[in-house]
Amino acid sequence: MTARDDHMLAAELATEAGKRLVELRARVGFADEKALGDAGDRASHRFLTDALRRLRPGDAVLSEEATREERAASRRLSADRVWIIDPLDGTNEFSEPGRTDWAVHVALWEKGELAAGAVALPAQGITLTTADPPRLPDRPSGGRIRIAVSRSRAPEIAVELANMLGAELVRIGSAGAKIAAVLTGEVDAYLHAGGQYEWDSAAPVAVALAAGAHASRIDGSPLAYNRPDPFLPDILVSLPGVAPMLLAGVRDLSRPPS
Ligand SMILES: Nc1ncnc2c1ncn2[C@@H]1O[C@H](COP(=O)(O)O)[C@@H](OP(=O)(O)O)[C@H]1O
Ligand SMILES: [Mg+2]
Repeated sequence: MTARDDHMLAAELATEAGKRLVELRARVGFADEKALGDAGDRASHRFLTDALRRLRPGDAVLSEEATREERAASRRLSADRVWIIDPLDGTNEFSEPGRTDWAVHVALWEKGELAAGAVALPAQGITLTTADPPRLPDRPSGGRIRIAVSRSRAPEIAVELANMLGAELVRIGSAGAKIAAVLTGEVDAYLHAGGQYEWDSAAPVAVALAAGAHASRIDGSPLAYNRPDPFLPDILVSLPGVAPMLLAGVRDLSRPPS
């Protein structure tokens, strides 16, 4: 098994899971949005975990859709290789007709680092992958900074930062779709705070780092994966040129009033 195989496998699994989700969405329809989202989460989790069990039987898996007991399982905590997957990121957007901001995340964590990853955006027909990291766009200097935030829970710190920097907030669903929007140049940054889990960011962060983008906690410290508690509440991903300004802004806003 070569490293190259892991990059390709992540991309192939994310793309195939995404195709199946597109078919399921067309077949089930939007009459009951909750039922559609649940069916998508379940079917994609089943497909990805079955495939990984077959193709990488020695590796552990951490999935959003696993049970609490499975997620806490000590097997992944003593394993050298753990696949961290979000079978359907942006379940709410998947369940809304016409929306394309939902994703499938497949990442491989190996001995403390993200080693491979892929983010499929099935309704946009693209898969971003560490097998062939995207070329980052050149950011024109001086333009207004665009920061992607959650559609439903834009964090207060992002609103304050945008006010401070005169930046524009762009509401997009799914962490994977927002990080993809950074890598394709639709926005300059993605900022989230207030709650999230490792599976929401592992795969898109693997691709972002491979492409040369900035990815960290919002205090600038590194993002760490496969910890006993997979809660990873805040994140900043950006084009490298704007990261120092955004981190300095967050630092200023987080300082207790003197
Ligand atoms: N405060 C919070 N607590 C837990 N998860 C959160 C969260 N805010 C966002 N997320 C998760 O992050 C992903 C992107 O959210 P958003 O589109 O609002 O930015 C979603 O993943 P899922 O769709 O996989 O559940 C969502 O559940
Ligand atoms: Mg998610």
